[in-house]
Amino acid sequence: MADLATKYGFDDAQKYFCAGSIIEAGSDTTRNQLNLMLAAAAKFPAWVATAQAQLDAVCGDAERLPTLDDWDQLPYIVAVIKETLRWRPNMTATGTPRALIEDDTYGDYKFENGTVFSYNNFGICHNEDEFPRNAEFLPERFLNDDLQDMLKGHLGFGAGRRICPGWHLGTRNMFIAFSRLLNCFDFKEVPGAPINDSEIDPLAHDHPPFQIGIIPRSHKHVHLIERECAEAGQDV
Ligand code: HEM
Repeated sequence: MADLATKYGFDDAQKYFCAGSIIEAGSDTTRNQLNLMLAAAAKFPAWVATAQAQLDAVCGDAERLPTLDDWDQLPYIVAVIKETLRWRPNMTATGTPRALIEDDTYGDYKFENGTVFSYNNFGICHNEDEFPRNAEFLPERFLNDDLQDMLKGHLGFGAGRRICPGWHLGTRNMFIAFSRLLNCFDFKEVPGAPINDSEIDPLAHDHPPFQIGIIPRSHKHVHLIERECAEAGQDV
């Protein structure tokens, strides 16, 4: 990025803006998508058991954590990523707006330069004809020939020329976080505090967006976590 800044003659403010944009665009989005996956795990535990069966087949009974090298062996986790992006598109329910830079027409309609367009992101991703039982979290719906096309079947990374340029990194970040959490923990709603998955605030920074019970799957998983943390040089 430093090379590009030099090439295009950016001043300091422009450099900071670019660096800040990448940090902001790449961190909060992933954090929020992770929250949504956890909410789905607590509310629809059936799919979690399927994910854990596949994780156990690949990583053994708490023998190791999944890594990026396991991507091809964990298609269900890839489907979970896509279903998370479909079920609750975290950026905007009404898509990312675009403005015309010149007058345009569509059929008999005429639009002036500056007209703003957007799309019904939530409505498209919850179209019952395309996504039966659309309100439910069903990763199975993505276990098809397009599974590895991470941009197909949802609009979680936006659309068109300005689609998220960080989608490749974003999906890999989600793969590591999702697969490791699902490998080690079960998730439950807290009695008396049901998760309202229609109103999970993506901008909640000063308080948890919902309450959730996170329970290690077994003593072996606790030992695995402790071992991994020790290896990473951290205290648990
Ligand atoms: C779960 C992860 C992520 C999600 C859900 C996500 C989602 C989005 C969405 C919906 C947009 C708007 C696209 C549009 O206008 O059509 C966007 C833009 C952007 N994203 Fe991401 N993103 C993620 C991760 C990342 C990462 C890891 C990076 C970089 C390290 C990144 C960098 C950007 C940038 C720079 C833009 C602005 C692009 C532009 O306006 O031309 N994103 N992202």
